[in-house]
Amino acid sequence: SYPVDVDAIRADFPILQRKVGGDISTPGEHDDDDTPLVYLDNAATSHTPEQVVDAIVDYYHGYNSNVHRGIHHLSQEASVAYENAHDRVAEFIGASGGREEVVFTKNTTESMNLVAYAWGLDELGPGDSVVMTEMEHHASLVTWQQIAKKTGAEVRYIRVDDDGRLDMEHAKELIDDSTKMVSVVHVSNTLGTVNPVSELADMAHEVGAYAFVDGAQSVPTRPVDVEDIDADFFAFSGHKMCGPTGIGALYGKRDILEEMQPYLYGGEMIRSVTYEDSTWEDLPWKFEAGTPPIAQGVGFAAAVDYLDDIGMENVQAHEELLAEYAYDRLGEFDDIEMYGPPGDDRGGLVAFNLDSVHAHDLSSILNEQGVAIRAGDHCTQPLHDKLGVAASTRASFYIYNTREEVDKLVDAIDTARELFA
Ligand SMILES: Cc1ncc(COP(=O)(O)O)c(CNc2co[nH]c2=O)c1O
Repeated sequence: SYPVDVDAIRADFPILQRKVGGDISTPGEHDDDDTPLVYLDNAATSHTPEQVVDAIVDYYHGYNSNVHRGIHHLSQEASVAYENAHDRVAEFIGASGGREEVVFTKNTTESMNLVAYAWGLDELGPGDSVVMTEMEHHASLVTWQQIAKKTGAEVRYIRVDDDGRLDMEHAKELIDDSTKMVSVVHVSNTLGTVNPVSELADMAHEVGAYAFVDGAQSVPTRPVDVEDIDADFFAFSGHKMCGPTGIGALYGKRDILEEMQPYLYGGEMIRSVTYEDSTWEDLPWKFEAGTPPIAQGVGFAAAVDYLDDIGMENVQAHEELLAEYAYDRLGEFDDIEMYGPPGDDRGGLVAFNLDSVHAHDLSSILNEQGVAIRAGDHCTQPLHDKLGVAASTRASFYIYNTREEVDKLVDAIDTARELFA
C-alpha cells in the first residue's frame, strides 16, 4: 500500500501507458514502440494529468484572450482566470499577501534572475557577499556568480559534508555582516538533501541579509509554507509539479517587491507612459512585462488543485517511501556508489554511479529497457567536481511511481552490469 492512491493517479496520466523504443524522429507516432515506459526522471520534469490538460484546452476553447481587463467579455474572463491563478498559487505556498506576492515567470531560473537583476544589480557592491551552498543548481549558482562579477560582490559556498548535508558551522562562518543575500536550495536535485532553510533564513536575517530559497524540488514534493520558513524570496516551476512548461513563480515579501524596480520593461507592467518617463503597475504586474503565459497560468492553478486534492503530506510520504526503497535496493550492490544522505533522510531521488560504466552509457542501456532516468551533472557541475565524478545517473520519483518500477530499475542496471562485465 501507498500513502496515495497510485492506481487512481496513474489513470490521470495516459502517457504512463506509453510504449517506447521506436523511431524518435517522428514525435507523436508510436506504432514501432514496443517497450513499456518506466518514467523515473521527475526531478527534470513531471508529467501532466488530464485535469491540467483539460483546463488548458478549456481556456483555448472557451475564453482565450489577452489579459489586463480589455473591455470585451473574453478578455475579462481571461483576466479573472489569470489573476485568480496567482491567488491560488499564493495560497498553496502560504503567502498571505496573495497575488501581490507571487510573480509568474517562465521558470525557477527566470525567478532567480529577476531578483538578481532587479535587486542584485542595484544593491550589491564591493565588500558585499552572497552566500550559497556547494550543492546549488546552476539556476542560482551561475546567476549570483555572474551578478557578483558585475557588481564586485563576493560569492561564498557553504560546505557540503561527506554524507551530503550542509556544514552548518561553516554556514555560521560565511554568513556575516558583509552578507546581503543567502540563496540556498531547499531540496537538492542531485543529493536529495533537505536543507534547514528556516534556520538559514534566521541566520541571514540576523546579519540583515535576505533569504532566497530555491524551491524547485521542494514545492512539488512536500508541504511548503513560505511564511513559516520566513523566506524573503522563494522560486519554483510549474512543470515539476504536474503543471505545464513555461511557467514558474517568484514569491517575494510584499514590502520587498514594492521597493524593487522592474528589470523587464514594456506593456502591461506600466501605469502611465510619456516620452520622458513611465510609472509602474501595482504588484505583481510590475514584474510581468508583455503578454504573459495565460494558458500556462490556468494550467498551473489546475496543477495546484490536483496536488492539493492528493495532499502534500501524502505526496511527501510517497516520495520518501520510494526514495528509501530505491536507496535500500541500490545499496544491495557493492559496485553502486550513491550520493547524498541515507535513504530515510532525503527527498524523492537517488543519484548514483555503477562502477566501470559511464553514466551516459548506463542511462542508454536503461533507456533501451524503457527506463527513463537522467544522466549528467543535473545542472550541478561544481558539486560533481567536488564529488570527483564527471556525471551521475539519477532516478527521481513522483506520485505515480511504484516499488515495482524501482525493481525494474534495479533489473535494468543488472542487464547493464552483465553487458559491461
Ligand atoms: C533545485 C532546482 N533548482 C532550479 C531548477 C531550474 O528549474 P527550471 O528553471 O524550471 O529549469 C531545477 C530544475 N532541475 C532540473 C531540470 O532538469 N533536470 C533537473 O534536475 C532544480 O531541480
